[in-house]
Amino acid sequence: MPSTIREQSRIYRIASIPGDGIGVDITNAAEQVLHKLSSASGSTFEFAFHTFDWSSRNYLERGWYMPPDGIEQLKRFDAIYFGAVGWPDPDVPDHISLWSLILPIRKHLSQYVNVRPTRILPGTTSPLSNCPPSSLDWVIIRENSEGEYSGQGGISHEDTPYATATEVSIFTQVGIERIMRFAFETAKSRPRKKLTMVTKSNAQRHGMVLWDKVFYQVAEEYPEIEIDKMLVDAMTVRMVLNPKSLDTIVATNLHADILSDLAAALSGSIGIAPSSNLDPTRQNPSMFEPIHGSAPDIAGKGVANPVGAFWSAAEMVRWLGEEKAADGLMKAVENVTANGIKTKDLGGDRNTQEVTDAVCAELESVFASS
Ligand SMILES: NC(=O)c1ccc[n+]([C@@H]2O[C@H](COP(=O)([O-])OP(=O)(O)OC[C@H]3O[C@@H](n4cnc5c(N)ncnc54)[C@H](O)[C@@H]3O)[C@@H](O)[C@H]2O)c1
Ligand SMILES: O=C(O)[C@H](O)[C@@H](O)C(=O)O
Ligand SMILES: [K+]
Ligand SMILES: [Mn+2]
Repeated sequence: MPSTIREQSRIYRIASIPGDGIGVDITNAAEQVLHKLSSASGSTFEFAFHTFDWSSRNYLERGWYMPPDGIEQLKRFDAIYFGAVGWPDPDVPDHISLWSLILPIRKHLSQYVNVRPTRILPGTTSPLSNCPPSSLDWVIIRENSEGEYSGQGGISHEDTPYATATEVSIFTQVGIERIMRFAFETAKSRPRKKLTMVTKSNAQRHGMVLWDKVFYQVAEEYPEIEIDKMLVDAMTVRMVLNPKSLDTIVATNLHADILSDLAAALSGSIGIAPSSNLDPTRQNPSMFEPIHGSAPDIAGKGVANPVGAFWSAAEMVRWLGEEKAADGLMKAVENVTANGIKTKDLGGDRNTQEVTDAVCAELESVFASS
């Protein structure tokens, strides 16, 4: 092919769902950085964002979050970028917002894995004393489709003194096996080849016992992986007192939700932590979002930390197959934190837009020197 013909740019179609509160600010920041990533890295690929105005504010006005064919619409995209959903009670109860938007997407698009890495970024510190960056480098693999989030149960005698409610957890052989396999593969891809499985099979004697059993079954296929098992209560102690002893962690939907907020705090702030909601079969688009929520206490102030949003964007870029670009984006983010350009939650004094501008400027330098 004559060299004068420019290679056509790959176009990634991204469904963007900013949602509520700081979800809107950080999605906007992530889009700016992704456009910049495309141009700074040589324009071999581009992002075409389509924004869906599915939010609590619109729900209050029109009575719905997603239209009836919302999931079908999302299936047409290469990936989904998500901000946050949830608005302070009593306007919209949290279970309505979660179960009208984020949870149906995770479930109907078969995003049964949620990957939540945690590291201490350059220029930031852990609230733990004696915890250098080398002592905290984890990946939490969260089961993302069943368990405590199965949504089964009900309430009877509602609004009487005899109100009775059930919240049924469901654990299936298929569901456990597939998350365990993903966790072992993740552990295998990391230098330490170490997997810690979290459970509560002392008190919960059916589902959690099956969870343990399947873990040991799958472990037989991975003799090279060093394994251990923790009860979730003791796990919180170990995360705080002996972070270095951990590497890859697998836990149920609820346990990993809680442990990943703790992990984020131990690495400096919930504002830096990313997540990837994956359909590993790639039959459906995967969804990328910071682990934090809509943060009503700081919403509208322009001060939200966008780092978790950028890290999630980098994981999306990696999932789309642009490894080098993903590495470049993380390098730019880490150079910016290393230079002390940080929001208040990380001890800095910059706002969301200032950090975003700094990452965009840093992307130019990272790719100019590569
Ligand atoms: N996946 C999601 O969209 C998701 C995740 C968690 C919570 N939620 C929802 O968000 C709402 C608020 O939940 P919450 O208060 O329990 O959790 P949250 O994560 O929104 O906030 C917890 C605390 O962390 C701070 N924080 C969070 N993100 C930050 C950031 N990027 N920069 C600086 N500080 C940050 C907040 O200011 C707040 O003090 C609720 O409606 C909840 O259901 C949604
Ligand atoms: O899944 C949940 O529990 C919520 O959406 C949120 O807390 C999250 O971690 O994604
Ligand atoms: K989120
Ligand atoms: Mn959470």
